[in-house]
Formats: sequence, C-alpha cells, structure tokens
Amino acid sequence: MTAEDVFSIPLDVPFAAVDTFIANYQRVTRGTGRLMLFAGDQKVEHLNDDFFGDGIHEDDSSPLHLFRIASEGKVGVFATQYGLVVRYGMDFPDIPYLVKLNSKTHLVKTQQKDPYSPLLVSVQDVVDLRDRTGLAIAAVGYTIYIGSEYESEMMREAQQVILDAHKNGMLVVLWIYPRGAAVKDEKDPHLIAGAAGVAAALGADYVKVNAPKKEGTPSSELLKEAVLAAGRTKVVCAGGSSIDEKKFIQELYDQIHTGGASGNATGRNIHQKGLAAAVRFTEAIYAITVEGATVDEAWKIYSAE
Ligand SMILES: O=P(O)(O)OC[C@H]1O[C@](O)(COP(=O)(O)O)[C@@H](O)[C@@H]1O
Repeated sequence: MTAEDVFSIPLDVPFAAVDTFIANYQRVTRGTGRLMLFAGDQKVEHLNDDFFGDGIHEDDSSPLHLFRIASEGKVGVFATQYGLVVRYGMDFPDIPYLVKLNSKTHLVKTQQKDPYSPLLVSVQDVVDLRDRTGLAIAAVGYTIYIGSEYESEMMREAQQVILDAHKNGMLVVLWIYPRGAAVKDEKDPHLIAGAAGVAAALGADYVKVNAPKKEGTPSSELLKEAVLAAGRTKVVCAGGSSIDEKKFIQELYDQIHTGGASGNATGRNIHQKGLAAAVRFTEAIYAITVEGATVDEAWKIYSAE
C-alpha cells in the first residue's frame, strides 16, 4: 500500500457530513476503494443509438432495463440523469445512485463546434431529492471536455459541484475527456494523464477517463502515467462500445492489476445485453473490480447459465 492508497476524507467535507461521506464511500466500494460504476447516462449522450438496433437486445429499448439491471445485478453505483431517477426511483429504492449533473448529445460533432456541457440540475436539487425521498444517492458526476474553448466554464462548474457535494457528504466522479478542435488525439496517454491531473487539482474522488492508446504499448501500461498523475483521486476507465466478454474481462483485469485503475465505468457492454446476461455480466465485472477475482473466475460467473 502506498501513501496514495490510504483512504482520507477530503478537508472540504465538513464535520457534520463526515459520517455520510464515509457511509457513501463504504456503500459504493464495499470499503475497498474500488468502484464498479454502471453507466446509464447514454440516453442523452448517445441518444437512442445505444439502445435500439442491430446487436442490441430488445430489453434495452426501455429505460426500465437500466434500473432492473442496477437492482438485480451487482453494481457499486448506477449513474444516470436526474429525470430518470425521479421517474423510476420509487420502484428501485435500494439502488445506490450517482446523479449525472450535466450531459450533452453527440449530434453536434467536435469538427463543427467545441463541446460544452453545462449543468442541467444543481447539487442542491439532488440533495433535496435525497433528503426528501431517502433514496441512496451516494454521488454526483460531471463531465469536462478539456481542450474545448469552454473548458474554463466546465472546470468552474465542476469545482463548485465538488464543493457542494462534499459539503453534503456525497462523492464526486468527474468524467474528463480531451475533446475539441485543439485536441489531435483524444486517447494520447500523456493527455489522458493530464486529464487525470485536472481531476486531482479539482479535488474529485474519482476520475473517469478513456483508456489510453499508443501503437506498440499495451493500454494498461500506458494507464500508469494517469494513475500517478491523479494521486489520491482514483482513476476508472470507460467501457466503450460492446466487445467480446472475455476480452472485456481481461482488459479490465489488466487496467486494475497492471495499470493501477480503481475500477471501471461500464455502460453499453452491460445494458446492450438481455436482462439475465446483463445481470451476470455485472456480477463478473463486480467480482474483478471489488472482490479480487481472477479472469477465469469472472468468466465462470458470466458464462454460468
Ligand atoms: O461503457 P460506455 O457505454 O462507453 O459508457 C461509459 C461512459 O462513456 C460515455 O458513453 C461517453 O463517452 P463518449 O462521449 O466518448 O461517447 C458516457 O455516456 C458513459 O458514462
């Protein structure tokens, strides 16, 4: 264990919120610090492309599928937008939630305009919902596109989100993507490490980055620079489009055990499956991420009918 692995409560969590912060951390990581984040924010991010069409199970065509998976599967935290939480949360009170505070669609391409994704809902709205309903809203999330001409506005909002969330005992996951006309290679390992460093400087608990890529070096090796740059902010990697399950499990294992990642943020690879397979895949991912399973053990969990 290094000095970076030690769980410490950030100093912007006031005394009155410390117990809530610790309880949320314990709940979403089972006390391991490793986060299995089930990403269900693509209804906005990718419109219906991720939910309907070739290779996507028909179960995925309704938002209910996301909630069923999060409820029946093994998930550290389920990330989705505020509107979905208020529409379905009454039927799924046991899910640990992360409310994604900003989102944008993919219709306007970065060649047309630099991305900007302002807040849709405030931390206070989320706190009010949590306190009024008793839902287990353990965290909030925010996406920053560094390199965009609007990065300063997103950074300022993200900083405020962290202050407000910590004041209320909630964890914060920042999604940070280098993106926009100024960015030549979004997956450049040095740039991804820069994104991880931005999250550390803002005081995020977790940062979600894309897995770095560079010809000739395994991605998990490249990830080490980002994990070092992030320091006490823990790094989790994005899932990406659906791939072969065994390959996914191996990549995740390598990200954690070679790259030093503290978990994963996975959407399509889970929810594009039918309910039973999706639930089994959450169990396999959870086993690798939180329970220290090997690739073979996780594969057995997924492939057992
Ligand atoms: O596993 P997935 O489906 O890639 O989801 C992980 C995350 O990546 C996103 O899909 C966004 O990624 P992009 O902006 O690169 O498309 C988020 O919506 C989601 O939280």
